[in-house]
Amino acid sequence: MSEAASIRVALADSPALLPSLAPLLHEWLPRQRWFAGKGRPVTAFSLVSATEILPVGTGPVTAGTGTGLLHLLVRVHQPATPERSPDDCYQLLLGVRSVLPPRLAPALIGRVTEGSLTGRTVYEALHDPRLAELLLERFRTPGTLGALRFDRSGPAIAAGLAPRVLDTEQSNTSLVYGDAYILKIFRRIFPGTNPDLELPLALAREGCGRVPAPVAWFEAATATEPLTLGVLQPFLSGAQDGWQLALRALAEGRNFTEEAHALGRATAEVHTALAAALPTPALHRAQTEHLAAAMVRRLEAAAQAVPELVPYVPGLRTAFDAVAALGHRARDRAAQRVHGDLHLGQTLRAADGFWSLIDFEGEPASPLPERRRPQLPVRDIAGMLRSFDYAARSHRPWNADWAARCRTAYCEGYARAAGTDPRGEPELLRAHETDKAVYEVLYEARHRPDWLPVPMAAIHRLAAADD
Ligand SMILES: Nc1ncnc2c1ncn2[C@@H]1O[C@H](COP(=O)(O)OP(=O)(O)O)[C@@H](O)[C@H]1O
Ligand SMILES: O=P(O)(O)O[C@H]1O[C@H](CO)[C@@H](O[C@H]2O[C@H](CO)[C@@H](O)[C@H](O)[C@H]2O)[C@H](O)[C@H]1O
Repeated sequence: MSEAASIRVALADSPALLPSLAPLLHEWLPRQRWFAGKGRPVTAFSLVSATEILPVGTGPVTAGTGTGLLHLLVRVHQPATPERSPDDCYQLLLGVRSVLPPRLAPALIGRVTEGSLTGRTVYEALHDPRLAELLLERFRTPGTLGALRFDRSGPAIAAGLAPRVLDTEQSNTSLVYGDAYILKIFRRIFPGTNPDLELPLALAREGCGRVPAPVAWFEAATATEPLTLGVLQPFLSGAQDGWQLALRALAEGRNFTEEAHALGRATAEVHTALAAALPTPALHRAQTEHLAAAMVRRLEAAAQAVPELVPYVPGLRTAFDAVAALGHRARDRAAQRVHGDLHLGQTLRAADGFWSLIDFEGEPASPLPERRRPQLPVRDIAGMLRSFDYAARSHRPWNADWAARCRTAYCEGYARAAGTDPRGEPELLRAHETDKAVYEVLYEARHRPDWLPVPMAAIHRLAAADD
């Protein structure tokens, strides 16, 4: 991240900070769910930016030393691997106190024994309601603070809302304020605008109501492009996510076809709005071949990382070869911005049955420029079809027909709203489903090894489906 060097370091004695914090971060960071570098040693930390949102104070700890809030962007150095960069940048919000009250004990990171913060206790600030409220206050009054820039759009943000940290499995950390707003704090920070801000803003401009519109956000200023750090959106109170609803339907022996149809429609509406709001470059024949070649590369990299994939590589390749062959005889297609990691867990159904899509960040492991590249909409459709399969596979006994019925209903719902049936180009659909299943194998091997059999079952089927 070369441009990171140009971020202003906003804290006067920040060079002294790292020696204080590094020993604590060594212990704490690799244990966080959102830490993407698991399994590789951390060799060093370097500070990208440091901003005191509330002064932390330095020097001897006295009885009156209060609470500080420190915003850090920290680069974590690790040995490179073929598919991973050596150093990722993470966002940390640290509370600093001389004494941690017992109610905040679960948020403890550690007690500082060296450097400028010696004697102070450092903890996860987002779990401290007072500090979380302070963060919301920054959004209410936009402006610049050190390296940080706060912005908002639309009506005034309500004050005095009680914060709580969401305790779901997440790639980031989200806070809910009084059931009115949800603030997503991105953890792994990439150069450039995060699509989870860019796309919902574009959809809001286009009048698409399928995605909660950002009401505020904050970024780190750099000499080139801003780094998106967090987005505040309306909280869809009482909404239930599609994954939980699908699992419940399976457990109760119910079909999910009505929901799948409505989800197909919602996906099509979002695609139509994204195509209207942002560029739709033609995907020429040569680029179709590049698309197939990129899928082959991803397959090969995944097979290197997950040996279970190796026997399936020749079978899976036939799906990508079919797309490359399509390049010679098929028409040009329009690429466009898409969700990029669509699955049932990224959908929310309100009490009145209205479906929304969330989390436009794309696949968390891919570099940002790749995630922001226009793609074929079938990519999202394939993601959702894989998700029906995941739901059916994670239920005993496996109910293949349930997933097949969802698949039909979803494609029909999509076709009804978009005017194009994704099943009309089976080579593209199969290749994108295969590519997604390969991604899932890698994802599960890294994050949830117990789940690996779920995408591997799909790999087995897709490798044999030589159509
Ligand atoms: N606008 C919203 N209203 C209600 N719940 C939401 C909203 N946005 C996200 N959530 C909940 O927060 C969880 C995490 O959000 P998500 O954007 O998927 O985070 P991550 O990218 O960290 O995985 C979701 O599974 C969903 O249940
Ligand atoms: O929601 P995230 O952006 O963090 O997405 C990642 O994690 C997902 C799992 O939480 C993962 O999704 C896979 O598992 C889901 C069931 O838990 C299933 O519905 C999806 O179809 C499957 O891909 C996603 O791939 C990953 O990027």
